[in-house]
Amino acid sequence: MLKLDGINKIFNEGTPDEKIALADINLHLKPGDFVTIIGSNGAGKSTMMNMISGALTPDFGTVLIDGNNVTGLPEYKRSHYIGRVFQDPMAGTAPTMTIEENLALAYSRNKRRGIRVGVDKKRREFFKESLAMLGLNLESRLSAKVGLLSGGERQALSLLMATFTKPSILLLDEHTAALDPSRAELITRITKHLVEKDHLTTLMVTHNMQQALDLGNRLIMMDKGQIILEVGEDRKHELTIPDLMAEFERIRGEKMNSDRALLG
Ligand SMILES: Nc1ncnc2c1ncn2[C@@H]1O[C@H](COP(=O)(O)OP(=O)(O)OP(=O)(O)O)[C@@H](O)[C@H]1O
Repeated sequence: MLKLDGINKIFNEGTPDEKIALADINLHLKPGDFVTIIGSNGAGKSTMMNMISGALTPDFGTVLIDGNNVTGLPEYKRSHYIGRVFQDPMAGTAPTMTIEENLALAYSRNKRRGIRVGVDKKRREFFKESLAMLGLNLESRLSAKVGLLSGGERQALSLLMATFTKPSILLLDEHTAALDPSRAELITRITKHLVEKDHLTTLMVTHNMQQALDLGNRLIMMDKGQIILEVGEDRKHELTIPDLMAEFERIRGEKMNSDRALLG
């Protein structure tokens, strides 16, 4: 489903600002895997997500999605494989367009056809049914401008737009981090529901260690551009936050340095 093979990325190579962002990343996801990713600041989590989405190209290594080598494909040419939700609720939707227009745009983009914003009756019913699943009554506000929605509502809409065409890979990049706790919990619940409903293969970056333990069937920990710990289904649900901290200390020989992780 997703295979990262020997991925390396160095920024500003050969300059005083050189930064090894990813150092030989190997990761293989089976269909339906839901992997949570934790790691200290600057560990390479977002860079890895950007390699998968095509926003960045690796210096070495290959990215395979559904068995296709997409390493050299730009972002727009692999967008039909990928659904992505960012931390910023404003990032995934167009504020001056209506809810229906946003959904129509996401629908046609991911269907590999040209962008068509027109909506027939059948499509509208599908949008309404999909929106109703969110439990936010957005299905009765199809013609409302998205800019009028709250951050949580927009993030729920982004999540729906990223998932309703069943992408091969769903990338969630700290998508609950900018929300207040009750909204974050709502978005977490909706995420779980949408991912389970369609068995979506998912990668989720989070600084909230409890969330990383609670969600998904696998967990990886990154540090300094490497995957330093992988936890599978068998162990994941018995682990605690202190266990994860202790694992980091055992592997790295120093305490984990991430205030956000500790607070989370
Ligand atoms: N475009 C870039 N140019 C130069 N350096 C970069 C660039 N993007 C990322 N980096 C550096 O690469 C390293 C990995 O960054 P990345 O954003 O992937 O980390 P992260 O794990 O997502 O961190 P955080 O949790 O703080 O968001 C960092 O040291 C960062 O400063």
